[in-house]
Amino acid sequence: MPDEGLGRVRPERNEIDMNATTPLAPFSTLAEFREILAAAPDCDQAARDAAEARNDRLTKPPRSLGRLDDLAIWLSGWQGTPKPAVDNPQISVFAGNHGVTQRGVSAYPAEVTEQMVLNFQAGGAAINQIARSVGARLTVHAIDLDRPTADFTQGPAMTEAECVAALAVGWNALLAGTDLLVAGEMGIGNTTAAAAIATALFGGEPRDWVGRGTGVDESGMSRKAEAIAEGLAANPVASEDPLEALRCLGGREIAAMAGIIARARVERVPVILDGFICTAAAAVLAKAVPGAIDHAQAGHQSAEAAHRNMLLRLELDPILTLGMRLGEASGAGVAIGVVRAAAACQSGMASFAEAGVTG
Ligand SMILES: Cc1cc2ncn([C@H]3O[C@H](COP(=O)(O)O)[C@@H](O)[C@H]3O)c2cc1C
Ligand SMILES: O=C(O)c1cccnc1
Repeated sequence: MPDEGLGRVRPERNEIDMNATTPLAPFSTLAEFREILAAAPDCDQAARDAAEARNDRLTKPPRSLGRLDDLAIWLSGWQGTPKPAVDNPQISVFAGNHGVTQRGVSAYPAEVTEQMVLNFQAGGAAINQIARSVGARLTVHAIDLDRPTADFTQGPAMTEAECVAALAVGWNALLAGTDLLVAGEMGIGNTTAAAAIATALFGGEPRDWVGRGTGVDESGMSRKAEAIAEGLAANPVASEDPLEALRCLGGREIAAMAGIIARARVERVPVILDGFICTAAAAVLAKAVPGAIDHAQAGHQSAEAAHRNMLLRLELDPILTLGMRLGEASGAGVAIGVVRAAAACQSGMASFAEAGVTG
């Protein structure tokens, strides 16, 4: 990874795709995408069983590493080995623009999305520093930033072709050799899109799912809830089909996160989810296909108010709770260090027999 000597690490230039065109993918409709996801193999149960047996023999009271033991066994199942490793973690950040920003739903203007992509490129964002600190390869994918999605209060945010193209950007972004994947996002207005998806998937009132995002005040919260109510009324199909919720209410970066998380499921690559928007992308998959996010752990619980509720609905237990509310894959990026420690203990510790310790 190039280092500018300023303590900054930027992604390789050719990994910043400022104007992605439709890449090839094995699906050309949402129905085909769902079928491929539904056919994904489960984890390697034999490797998981072997990992549990190995874990019980390591020089510690049984399960005394708590969540680390759980993470190690989970990793083992998806990596297909009782000795898992986090040698080659990948962080991919997807960026998209949202038509719903014209409803005054963010504390920042839409042009910040592209400006932040340039900041990622220059190595100046939080995620650049976090990726470096955990030794992760960072890729950034700006998806049609000059073509915001349609304002979902007026009709579907995306056509099926647009949604499929964004899914394909994510699908094709998984790098060979990645042993742990983190997906994240940049898109001004996307806490409103994610809250709209959550309302469609889980029900309840828009108010239950909106939060302050980049820091809107009470009237901003009301504008978010109103936009979501109008979006649900304008897109009735969104409440009936999870992938339609993604298409009608989501955005390109949310679809791309869903695409790479799905690809990881098919390739049996373990995933750490980031905050509110990333979890909404995962929720679409979980609702579309049972078991679709069995390969994923929640990296953290965001300070975005409704994230806790979304994690509860998905039966996900966050690894960290640090009061973060940034996105960009930042919370999940930090959690890579925890997951790596879990893998190191599972794979590197001596057994009672090896160490001559009385068990
Ligand atoms: C400078 C800046 C950097 C960011 N990095 C992530 N986000 C986060 O904030 C946005 C969502 O919040 P909302 O729905 O309120 O617009 C997303 O881009 C998300 O990634 C940022 C936001 C800003 C302003
Ligand atoms: O939870 C997140 O990831 C989040 C929260 C607020 C703004 N952007 C991202």
